[in-house]
Amino acid sequence: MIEARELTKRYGDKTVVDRLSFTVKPGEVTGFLGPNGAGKSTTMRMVLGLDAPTAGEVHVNGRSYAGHAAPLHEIGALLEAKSVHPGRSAVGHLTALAQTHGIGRRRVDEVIDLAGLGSVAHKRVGAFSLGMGQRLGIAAALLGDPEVVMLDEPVNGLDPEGVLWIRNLLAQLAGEGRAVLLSSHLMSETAQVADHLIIIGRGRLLADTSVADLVEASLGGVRVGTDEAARLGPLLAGPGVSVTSSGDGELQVAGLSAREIAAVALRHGVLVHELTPTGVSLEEAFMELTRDELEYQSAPASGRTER
Ligand SMILES: Nc1ncnc2c1ncn2[C@@H]1O[C@H](COP(=O)(O)OP(=O)(O)OP(=O)(O)O)[C@@H](O)[C@H]1O
Repeated sequence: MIEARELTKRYGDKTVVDRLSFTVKPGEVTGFLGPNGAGKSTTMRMVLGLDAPTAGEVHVNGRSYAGHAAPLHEIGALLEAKSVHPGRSAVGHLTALAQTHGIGRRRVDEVIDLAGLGSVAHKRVGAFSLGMGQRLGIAAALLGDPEVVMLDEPVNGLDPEGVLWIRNLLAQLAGEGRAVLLSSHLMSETAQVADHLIIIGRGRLLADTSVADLVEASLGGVRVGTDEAARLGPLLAGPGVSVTSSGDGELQVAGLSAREIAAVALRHGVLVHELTPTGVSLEEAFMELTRDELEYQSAPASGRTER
């Protein structure tokens, strides 16, 4: 289990992680989502004691990372930056790591098999492809048979077979009762494997929700086609209703049924030529959540009316 309480990191006057509280529970895959620069890697580095929090705290299995005598048995992590000696073989690298914790050679062979690295176990790590490097990183993370597994963007650069392998592995690890935290900036990919989502933007918690709840919340909405979008939009807007102008002569309305929209349009004499119930994709739900929290924002592609 990972428990963050009011976790905060400031660099100079910039707050990169802002009073973040969350729990990563055993038996679940928790997706850690946020746009680039949201503070995911910084948070994960604080979990591992690689960065000190400016305020707040984060515990792994009840105590800080540094408070564990044999941390590899508590949490296995794959962070983006790799620190593997290129001249070493996969076996050599894992054996050296195993020795720091008195882990035997048998476990090294087990994780090599688990990661599908059997055929390249004695090859120089420097000659590994990106996918093989990721597999080696995951083998290293699992070496201590940890209760918590934390992976930063593990599918980055992997081919479809590698992505599927990681998905199955994560589900298996959670099925064994481990707490799994997986960071990504891709909602659709994460939703396929995660049970729970922690979404952050500019270091702040935006959502802490099950995938099922988010799917339910993102259902619904009506696409409205009209030549008088600019007039109809404000007429529809109200408490609990959001109206987005998604293009020329088109509105996306959430919080009103097609029938209610038709009634408003009729009352005000606005001609409507399309009323299509739609569901937003999880990707859209994610973009909606993080829209105001992007560190690098591009110019909006469409206008928006909301009240
Ligand atoms: N050592 C540092 N000194 C100053 N600023 C830093 C430092 N490390 C990270 N930052 C800043 O903190 C912010 C969050 O970075 P972080 O890498 O944690 O985000 P992220 O969510 O992992 O993003 P990405 O998906 O791009 O990896 C960024 O604005 C980054 O520039």
